[in-house]
Amino acid sequence: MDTLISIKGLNKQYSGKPVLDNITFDVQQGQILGLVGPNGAGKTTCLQAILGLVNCEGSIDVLGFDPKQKREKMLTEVAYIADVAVLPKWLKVSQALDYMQGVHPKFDREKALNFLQKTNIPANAKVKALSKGMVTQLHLALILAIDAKVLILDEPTLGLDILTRRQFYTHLLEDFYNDDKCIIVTTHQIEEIENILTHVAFIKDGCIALHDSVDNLKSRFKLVNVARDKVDAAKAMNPLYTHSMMGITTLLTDSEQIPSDTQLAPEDFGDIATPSMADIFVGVMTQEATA
Ligand SMILES: Nc1ncnc2c1ncn2[C@@H]1O[C@H](COP(=O)(O)OP(=O)(O)OP(=O)(O)O)[C@@H](O)[C@H]1O
Repeated sequence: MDTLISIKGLNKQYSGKPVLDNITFDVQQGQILGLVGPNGAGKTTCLQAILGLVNCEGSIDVLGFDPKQKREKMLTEVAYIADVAVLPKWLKVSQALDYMQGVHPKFDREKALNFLQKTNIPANAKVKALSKGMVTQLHLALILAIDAKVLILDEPTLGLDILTRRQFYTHLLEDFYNDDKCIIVTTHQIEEIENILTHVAFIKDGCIALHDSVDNLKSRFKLVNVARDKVDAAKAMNPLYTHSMMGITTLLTDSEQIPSDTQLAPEDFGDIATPSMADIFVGVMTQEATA
């Protein structure tokens, strides 16, 4: 699989405060990477750097282009959905298609129209008359018609109801995604999209705290339900968090953090379950506080 995005040693400061701190990761063909972090962690700044919209130290390569030097060429193959406010309110749907046809060499109007036919968006409607969900669908129609290799999504479903959010990701998988492409998506709602992600990167205070494939994370981390009399012994496994409810204590363990001299393994303590990405996210984000 080819590497489509390569980021090395990315640093960015605002007013002397580090916002991105030595960010390094690659995204390969076929990957859907969830960039997940709390408010202010640096997600949007990282995406803006990939799009060549902010100056940073370090190197970024997107499809062989440096986004700062070759932004125009890069954007023939890279698409971006920020949030629903980006399309001008006065624009008609048909004018949005005209505009894209005029500026984008790869824009396929038929493809956009075919997608719009599946929605209830009228071609003569103005953006201001569309609901948030409809504007997001219009965005998606424009993106699908470009057939970009790299898609960058910054909280694309913010403010949409759950049905519209699910519909958005279904269309994304069915009408856009294939093994040749990659997607980076930031979200606060990882539990909703974790089943479509192939990889996750957790970002905390501008640093990548964890980056791996979903499959690896599922085998590396375990949720262990521990009986009360074994809780103290189980803490020798250095759990990322310990949560007690109704007499049952649940520990999140990371096989890479279990000390090598620990005699007992998670399976010696009780029932084991595979954590969700949201469980692991909470564990990684709160680890220092509970350590
Ligand atoms: N143009 C700017 N000028 C000054 N500070 C900025 C600017 N843009 C972002 N920041 C700061 O950089 C930090 C990271 O912001 P960023 O928007 O990248 O975070 P985020 O993870 O996307 O947050 P959220 O989830 O709330 O959207 C924040 O502390 C923010 O205040």
